[in-house]
Amino acid sequence: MKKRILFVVNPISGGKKKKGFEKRAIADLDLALYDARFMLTECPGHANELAIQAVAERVDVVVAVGGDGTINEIASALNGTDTALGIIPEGSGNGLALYLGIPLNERAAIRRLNRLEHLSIDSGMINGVSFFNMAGIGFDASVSDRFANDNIRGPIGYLKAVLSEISTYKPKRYILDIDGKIVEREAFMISVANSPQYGNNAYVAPQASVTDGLLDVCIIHKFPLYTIPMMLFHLFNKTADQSEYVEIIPGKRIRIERETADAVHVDGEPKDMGAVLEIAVNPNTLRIVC
Ligand SMILES: Nc1ncnc2c1ncn2[C@@H]1O[C@H](COP(=O)(O)OP(=O)(O)OP(=O)(O)O)[C@@H](O)[C@H]1O
Repeated sequence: MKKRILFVVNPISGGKKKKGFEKRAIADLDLALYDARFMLTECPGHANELAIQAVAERVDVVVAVGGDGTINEIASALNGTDTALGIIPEGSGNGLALYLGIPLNERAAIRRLNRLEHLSIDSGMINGVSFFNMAGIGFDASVSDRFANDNIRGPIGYLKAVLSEISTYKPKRYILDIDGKIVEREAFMISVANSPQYGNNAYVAPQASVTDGLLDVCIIHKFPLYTIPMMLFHLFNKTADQSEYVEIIPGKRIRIERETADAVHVDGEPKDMGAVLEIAVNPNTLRIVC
């Protein structure tokens, strides 16, 4: 029996046009294995609706053709079901795909679906919203908020958002309860990592794993601006855990109290959430073809 596969294509992710994607996918997909359908997303939230419908129709694989935001919308619908996620990385950061070793080359990523190999990964939940790569507060949430409201996507747009935010951003106070351990910190940002990387091979939590049943809470302390080159060196050399400004505490249940309600980023997409954040890991919930 052929497997039913649905490609959900985000036409704006990564600033890349996806014109002709269907034709290219058909050329490389093993059509003896798969019965393929293609849908374009029309607005934010649409990928989630299409994936919910695909689960109801017992589709075998739903492929996110986009970045971590598109993956999040689809994976949130597939989480805890038998329908597996596929990924064709066409985003700006592609954090989860890069970590899983899914090729950035479109043809290679499509051909990889033909191997039919599966991995079961953990998911995170923050105030009732699922995440699969990373959630964060503080500086990176402000950056994703700015990035979402900007018209330049891709790595250039992201760099522009970082540079505009970094000169004005002030660290904030947080009270964290990580599996019962209470820590109070002033932090520049806090990332709660399922996978080790944020995207673009920036490793904020080098020891994190999507199959360890844990989330890594990465507290980035206030750092002098002259240390930015060193911080970037650590980030791109998988040594962030060796920086004196980075503290990483793994945990299963995490509560974070902030000074006020503020933005949170969930797999890079900004959401408004209250001052208190309740976070938990759900082990082995999402099947991925990779
Ligand atoms: N047709 C559309 N028009 C406008 N926005 C859309 C459309 N379809 C999906 N979106 C939204 O596009 C946003 C960005 O998608 P995605 O995160 O996949 O790309 P990215 O931000 O460029 O990549 P990454 O998350 O890897 O950095 C998501 O919030 C999604 O809801």
